[in-house]
Amino acid sequence: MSQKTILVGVAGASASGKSLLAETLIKEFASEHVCMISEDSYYKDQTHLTMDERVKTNYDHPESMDHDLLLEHLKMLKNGESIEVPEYDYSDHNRTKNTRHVEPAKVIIFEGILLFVNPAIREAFDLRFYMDTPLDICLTRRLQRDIVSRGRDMDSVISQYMATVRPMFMQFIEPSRQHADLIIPRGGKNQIAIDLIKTKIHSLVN
Ligand SMILES: Nc1ncnc2c1ncn2[C@@H]1O[C@H](COP(=O)(O)OP(=O)(O)O)[C@@H](O)[C@H]1O
Ligand SMILES: O=c1ccn([C@@H]2O[C@H](COP(=O)(O)O)[C@@H](O)[C@H]2O)c(=O)[nH]1
Repeated sequence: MSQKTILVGVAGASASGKSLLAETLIKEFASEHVCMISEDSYYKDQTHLTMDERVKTNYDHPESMDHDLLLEHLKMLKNGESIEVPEYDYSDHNRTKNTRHVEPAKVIIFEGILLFVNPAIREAFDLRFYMDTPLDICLTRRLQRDIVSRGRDMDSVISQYMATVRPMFMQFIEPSRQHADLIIPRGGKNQIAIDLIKTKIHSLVN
């Protein structure tokens, strides 16, 4: 593909609405080539650990991510090369054996909690957005989502939140907002923000 791929990064707290914003943008660009990749796909392989050990991993610390592979993939997409994105299973706390083939589309939206922490990764994005959603709303949404879709119970979500999710948000994620081009309040249903982002992406693509 000769056309340049526009790489968009959406960061913010867990359950702040990053995926919803990305999915909404994809729908709005219906006829064009836009796709989404989650940073969660780049959690390190944990096959060598037992399930009891995997449960104890700090999934909100940058060390839990294979950011080297993510950076390599960002560079490959920019060079017009396709990538094989690992598939992640939250219930198993591990990568599966499958990958997703992703072609260098016109626009690729990456969403993830730690995307703006590593300087080389954040600089690879043409546009950077940060979801500014209050933490109590994020926790409520995360409780519902993790129990319904990620094989978790209330006690495990709350104890993980207190032990790692909130402290790592304070240490790494919240400070990374300073690197965003645009801070988005009211989550993934903020239609004015969505319209502004669409206009900017259109101007970069054309
Ligand atoms: N503005 C919103 N209003 C209502 N529910 C929302 C809103 N934004 C996100 N959600 C819901 O909250 C949950 C977490 O949102 P999601 O986009 O998956 O967060 P993230 O990708 O940041 O972890 C999902 O179930 C989603 O549908
Ligand atoms: O095995 C895992 C992997 C990740 N998590 C949690 O997921 C969130 C990040 O995903 P979002 O979609 O942005 O919420 C992160 O806060 C991890 O704590 C997990 O619990 N288990």
